[in-house]
Amino acid sequence: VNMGTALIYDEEMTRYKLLWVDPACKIEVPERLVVSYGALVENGLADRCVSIPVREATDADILLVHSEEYLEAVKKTPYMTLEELKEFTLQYGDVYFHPNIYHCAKLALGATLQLVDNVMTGKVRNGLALVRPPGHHSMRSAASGFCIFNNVAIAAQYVKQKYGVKRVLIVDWDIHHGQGVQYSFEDDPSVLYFSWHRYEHQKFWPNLRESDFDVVGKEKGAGSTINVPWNKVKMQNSDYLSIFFHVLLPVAYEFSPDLVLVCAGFDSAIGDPEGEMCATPDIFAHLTHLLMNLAGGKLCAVLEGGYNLKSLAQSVCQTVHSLLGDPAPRPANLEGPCNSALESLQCVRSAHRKYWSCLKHAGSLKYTLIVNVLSFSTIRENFIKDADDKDAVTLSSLIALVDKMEKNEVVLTRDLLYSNLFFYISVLSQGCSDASGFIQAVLGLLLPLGYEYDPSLVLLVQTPGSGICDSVWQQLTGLLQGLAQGHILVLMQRTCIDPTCSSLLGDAAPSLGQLHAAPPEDVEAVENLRQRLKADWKLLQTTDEPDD
Ligand SMILES: NCCCNCCCCCC(O)(O)C(F)(F)F
Ligand SMILES: [Zn+2]
Repeated sequence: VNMGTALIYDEEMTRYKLLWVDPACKIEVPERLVVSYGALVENGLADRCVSIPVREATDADILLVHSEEYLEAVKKTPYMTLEELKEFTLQYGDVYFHPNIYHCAKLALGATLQLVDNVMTGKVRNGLALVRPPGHHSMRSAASGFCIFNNVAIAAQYVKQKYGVKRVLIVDWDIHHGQGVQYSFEDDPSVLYFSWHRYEHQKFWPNLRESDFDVVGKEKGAGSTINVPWNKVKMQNSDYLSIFFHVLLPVAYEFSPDLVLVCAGFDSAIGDPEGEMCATPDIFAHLTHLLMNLAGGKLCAVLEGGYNLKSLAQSVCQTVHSLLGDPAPRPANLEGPCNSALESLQCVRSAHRKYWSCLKHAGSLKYTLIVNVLSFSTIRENFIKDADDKDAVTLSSLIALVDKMEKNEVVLTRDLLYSNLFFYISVLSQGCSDASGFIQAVLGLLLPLGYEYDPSLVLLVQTPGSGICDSVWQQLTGLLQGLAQGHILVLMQRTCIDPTCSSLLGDAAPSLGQLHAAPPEDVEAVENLRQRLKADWKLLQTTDEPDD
């Protein structure tokens, strides 16, 4: 059942701004919140959300991450003169203070904690906190990069303490590295921190060596920090999706979090002066959708950066559309990842290979994934019978058709062809013993293919004896709804009605639990398939090597 999407916003957080000249900080303006919230109202999205009031964070909340001396120092800022504020600011980097910023920082943190409380207690399924000041750069005893208190890092500590949450996934899609979050959890295996960020071989702010792909966490936390550096600008949608399919999602499914927190910065969108990337706002609908089947759908997005007011507002709307369960727009004309992205992808996968079994191999296999991509030309050459075939497409004819497809005696009627190009995958399985193999094959092979093929219809057939258990089936049905604007037709030859219907109705699939490694000998089939197909399907690439 879908308990709805929370939206947490208070205009008090617009009431602070830069009071002196500082080129580094002038982009962080109150209008960022005004246009974001305004766009949600204009698009009728705010009304569809559950409005939750903010609260002021308490000292105890703040001290979950920050030191007493830092909190005491910040507490003095409301009473400072302009000169004293300037002086106080000098000790930190790329941040500014204002008489009202401490109040707003408590509201931003309070809004974040209200969101996680409502999600953890089941009042809502997911939600977005529209806040400023942002949080992911602030450290235990220092403000940094427009951030005062680390909203998301505190939220992770807060849910562990208050709800006994075992595993928290933090996805930081802001274009800057949230070093404050990384420092908070580098030795903590219960919090998996994933961040991509503009890096340009350490030439981009915050210019840290520890933002690179080989920094993976310390001691028990080794493997629980994933840094994806972008060493070039102009990254596109396919670069972002490649990282999701071949790094974040496989690891996230293996980690199996109880809660997903998103450092939702939108400076990674096209037009942003900081990011200088080329990914379009609708990509955030897909990024959000792809995370929504984790943790039983418990996802809390918290605004971080985003400085181009137009793409910020559009990206916020795309994110909320997905949180509400609206189908994502079709991922138009995806090409493969660029070489620089492939290099980063390969470096991150090899740096983490020893920590995550899904990266040891493409994902184990109890399932033979036969991918027949029947493009129009192939069908025309091989399968179309005499031209006067005019019968309308009916469900029964579709079922009959699938039967024939199963037996490879494909007969496709002309009008069926004209309505949809077919992307036909038959997933045969030898039992549901390990969901991990299936999910890894779905994430590393099926989804990249599907996104690149960009079908107008997804036909999902459960063949008899497929043995795919309900929760895995629901994950598959949920994930595939990111394609074809959610136009998915499920043909079931086995009673799997309830889980399928709940997934088609937009419910999040139940968590699969932590995925263990599967026997490596099963992996060749997926690898061979990927090798064979990646020449034509660029999103399958994970390295620029001929055989990765
Ligand atoms: N050309 C101006 C240089 C600005 N250098 C500092 C950038 C800070 C980025 C902050 C952020 O976007 O990561 C946050 F999410 F925290 F708001
Ligand atoms: Zn940022």
